[in-house]
Amino acid sequence: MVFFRSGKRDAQGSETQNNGGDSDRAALRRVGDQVRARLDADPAVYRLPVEGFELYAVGDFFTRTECERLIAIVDSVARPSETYNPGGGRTSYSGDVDPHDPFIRMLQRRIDDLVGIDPAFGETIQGQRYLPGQEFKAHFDHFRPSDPMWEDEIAHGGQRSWTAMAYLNAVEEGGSTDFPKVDITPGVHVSIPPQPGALLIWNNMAPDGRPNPRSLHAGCPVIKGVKYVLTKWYRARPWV
Ligand SMILES: O=C(O)CCC(=O)C(=O)O
Ligand SMILES: [Fe+2]
Repeated sequence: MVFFRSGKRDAQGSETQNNGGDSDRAALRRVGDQVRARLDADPAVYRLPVEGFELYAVGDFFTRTECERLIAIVDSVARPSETYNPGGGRTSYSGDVDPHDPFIRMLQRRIDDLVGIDPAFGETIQGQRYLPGQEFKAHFDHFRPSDPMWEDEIAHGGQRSWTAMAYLNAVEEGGSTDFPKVDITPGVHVSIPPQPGALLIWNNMAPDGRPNPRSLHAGCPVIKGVKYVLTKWYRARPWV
């Protein structure tokens, strides 16, 4: 798993280090319930009709102008992901956007507002750019005890709950986001092609607050064109 942060943390928090993240379960269940209720009640939000996984979409969440501006920002922050996570399955370029930029703050507020999660629980938005041949292999956004950073992450905001991900452009060929363990019709898994300005929102936890194995997903290789996305992850507790 790959993760980046801006420098808003220190080395404390050891009292939560050895609980394996189990103490987050109630909070993860609660945030699951809250966000589900909010999104279900929002007529602009579409829930994909799939079993055992909470996956929502909003078309045109960002305007064309916002997408263009965001693409320029991603170009300015993107660095090879492999530098930070050798062999980790992510060959795109990525980086944190400036959380203090007023334009980013405005967009961040809009995402926080849509999902209804306390902004303090949200990580800094991350931008990614995929060139032909680049991909983000099947992975979980949530942490697992086998991750080298598990103890540290659990001490600094805990487990990841929801993911919000926006496409900033259309890709000529390839680059879909696939959920190989979630069928849209029997035997056919969910595969979402990039659609400029569209936002996807999914819960990495099951309704009981435990990691959902069906949240496995991949950014498929771009074949032709360039793919730009933004990702925002939310934690069980304030991200510090
Ligand atoms: O690029 C995609 O389609 C998926 C990105 C992703 O999974 C992530 O940023 O965690
Ligand atoms: Fe992901």
